Amino acid sequence: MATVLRRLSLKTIGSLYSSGGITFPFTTPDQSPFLTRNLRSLVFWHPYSRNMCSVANYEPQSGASLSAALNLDDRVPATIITGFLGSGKTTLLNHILTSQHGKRIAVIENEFGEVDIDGSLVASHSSANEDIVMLNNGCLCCTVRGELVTMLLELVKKKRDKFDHIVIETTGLAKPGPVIETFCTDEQISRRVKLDGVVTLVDSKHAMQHLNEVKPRFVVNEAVEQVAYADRIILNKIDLVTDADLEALTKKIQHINGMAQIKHAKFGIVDMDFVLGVGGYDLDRIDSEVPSNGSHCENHTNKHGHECHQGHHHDHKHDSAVSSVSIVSEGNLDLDELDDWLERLVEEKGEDLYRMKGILSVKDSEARYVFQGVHSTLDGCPGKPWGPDEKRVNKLVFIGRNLDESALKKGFKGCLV
Ligand SMILES: Nc1nc2c(ncn2[C@@H]2O[C@H](COP(=O)(O)OP(=O)(O)OP(=O)(O)O)[C@@H](O)[C@H]2O)c(=O)[nH]1
Repeated sequence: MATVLRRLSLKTIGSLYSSGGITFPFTTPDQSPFLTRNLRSLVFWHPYSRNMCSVANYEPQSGASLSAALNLDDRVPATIITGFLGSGKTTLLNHILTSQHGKRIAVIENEFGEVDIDGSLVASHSSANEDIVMLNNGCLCCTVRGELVTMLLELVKKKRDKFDHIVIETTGLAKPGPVIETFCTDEQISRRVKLDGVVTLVDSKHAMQHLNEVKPRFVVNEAVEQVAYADRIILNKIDLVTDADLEALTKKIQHINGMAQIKHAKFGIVDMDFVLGVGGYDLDRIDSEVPSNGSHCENHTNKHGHECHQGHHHDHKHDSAVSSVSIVSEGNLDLDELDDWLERLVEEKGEDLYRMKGILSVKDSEARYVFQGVHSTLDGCPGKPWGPDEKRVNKLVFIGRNLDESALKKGFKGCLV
C-alpha cells in the first residue's frame, strides 16, 4: 500500500498554530490524489521535512501565519556516511571533524562488534572540543535501529544547543535503506531531525569486485545498495588505481545511480559543501540536483585530470539488477494521468524504487512541479515558474531494482497531452 505524503495548506498550518499546537498532519482527512491535491493548493508543508515549497503564487493571508510557517524548519540536519568495509568512512569523518566549516558536529559512530576501534580513531582526531561522539554497537540497519532513534532523540532533546549538524557513520555492511527510512517514518525523529544527505565512500581499488559480486537469491549486495541510495559519491583511494580502472568504475557507478554527484578523492579530501548541507531531500533543491542526462561527475581531485562524460552508460552492458533510469522529455503532462501513474507506480513497485526525483511540466500550470521519493513515500510541490521562452522539459530519475526502463518510459509517455 502506497504511503503518499499528505500536506497541509498554509491556511491550515496557521489555524493549527493559533489553536495552540500542530497536529500531526497524517490526521488530515484530505483524500485527494497526490499531485492533484498538491498542485491545487498554494503553499505546502511537508509533514516530515517541514520544507516550505514554492511561495511564488502565495498571497499572504496574515503576517503571523506566514512567519510561523516560514520559521517551521528548525530541525537539525543529519548526514549518513556509508560505504563498504575499508572504503574510507572514518577517514572522511576525521576530515569533516578537522575542517574549518564553522559547524559543531555530533557524531553517531556505528561499530559492529565489541571493541570500538573507529570510535577511538574518531575521538582522537576531533579538534573541536564541542564535537560530540556517541557510539552504538551492532548494525544500524537491523538490530539497533531502535537504538539509533533513542540516540538521536537523546541528542536533540538534551544537547540540541551544543551542535549544528549530526553525522552518522554506518558500518561497512549496513544497508542504507532502513536507516534512511527511520528519518522518514519515525514521527518523533522527523519532527526534530532532517535528513540532509547520504554520502557514500567507494574504495576505487576494490569496489568493482564488491559491486559485481553475485549474491544468493534474496540476499542484498550491500555495496550496490550503498551506491544506489547516495546523494553524493566519493570515489576514494584514487591513488591506488589506473585511469582506465577509474573510468570503468565511474561508468559502473553512474549506471547504478544516475542522480548522485560524484567526486574522486584521496584520503576522503573533498570540499565540505560536497558532504554537508547537501539538501538531498529538499524539494527546493531538486531543480539543480536532477541531471538532464545521466549523473553529475565533478572531478576536482582527480590526479589524472580526465573528464567524466554524462550519459555514456547507455553504451555499455551492465548486469546489475540495481540501476537508474532517466527520462528527459519536452511536453506538458496531464495532471490526472500523471497522478494515477505515480500512485500506481509506487503501489506496485514501491519496494524496488529506492530513490526518485523529478521536475515536471504540467499542463495549465505556470510553475514546474518537483517531486522526490524514497520507496513508496512521495513528496512533491510546485517549484520555480517556467520562463516565458523557456523550453518546458520534464526530467525524471528513478533508481531501483529490476527497473523496467521501457515500461517507465511508456507510462510517462502516456501522461503527455
Ligand atoms: N592509499 C589510500 N589509503 C586510504 C585512502 N583513504 C583511506 N585510506 C586508508 O584505508 C584504510 C581504511 O580507511 P577507513 O577510513 O578506516 O575506512 P572505513 O570505511 O572507515 O573502514 P571500516 O570502518 O572498516 O569499514 C585506512 O588505513 C586509511 O588510512 C586513500 O585515498 N588512499
